[in-house]
Amino acid sequence: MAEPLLKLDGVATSYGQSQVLWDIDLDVPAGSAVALIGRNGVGKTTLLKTIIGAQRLTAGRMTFQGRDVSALGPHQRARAGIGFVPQGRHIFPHLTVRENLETGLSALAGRAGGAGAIKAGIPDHIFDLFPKLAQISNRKGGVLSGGEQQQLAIGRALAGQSSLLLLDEPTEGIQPSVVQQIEDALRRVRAELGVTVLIVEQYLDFAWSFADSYRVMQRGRIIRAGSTREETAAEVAHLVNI
Ligand SMILES: Nc1ncnc2c1ncn2[C@@H]1O[C@H](COP(=O)(O)OP(=O)(O)OP(=O)(O)O)[C@@H](O)[C@H]1O
Repeated sequence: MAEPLLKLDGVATSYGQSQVLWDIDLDVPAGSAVALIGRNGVGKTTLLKTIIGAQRLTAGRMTFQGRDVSALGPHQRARAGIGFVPQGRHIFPHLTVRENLETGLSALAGRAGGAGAIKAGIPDHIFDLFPKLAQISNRKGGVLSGGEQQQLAIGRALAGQSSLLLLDEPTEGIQPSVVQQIEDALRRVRAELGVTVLIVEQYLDFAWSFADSYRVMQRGRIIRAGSTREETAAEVAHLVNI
């Protein structure tokens, strides 16, 4: 079998003395979409932070594209192609939409062909995916709606030419009509850009509609994994709902 794009073996992490993740094994195959689900506080966000390098591994090993990246910091992992859309989106409020997107280009610095790509600016496919961003490119990030900010945060992560996109609760606080637009855009990100997606999502209908497989977290561990095509969300919901 082909090596997964992302692979975690026995990964743990702590906040100071307080251990939050234990013995995480996770394979994310290239081209797949994996949903990470679980109740509040079980460690989903911490797992994403560990993957992007914002949290140090205290045990285990992480490989990305077959290379051991366990010891690399966040900038190096971003440069390797790991893009992150944080919970709450973290748009720069005083920068315009265009300037926010340009900050995503920094992940290209130091990559082969990176200087040319930075000079070329924001790739057209980002505006093809999110036409709204082109219309509001001079507007300040702070005045955008939740849905516009989410599109901007995804566009910014894609500007760094990520091959893996991590999203932390992209549907949170977004109206249903916009959730559908985001799902459509993420489908195109997979199909047209070949980007692999790992998504933390509380909204199970969205997770099931979008992802191929799921992992359930409980108290800092992955306790169950399966296919969203072979099981229904209802069969798993008791592990996730409070
Ligand atoms: N910066 C931090 N310092 C110390 N403890 C933290 C920190 N961030 C999170 N925690 C703790 O780590 C545990 C896991 O939190 P985490 O945010 O990863 O969970 P989550 O599953 O993403 O929850 P939610 O759905 O509420 O975002 C919780 O007990 C939380 O209180």
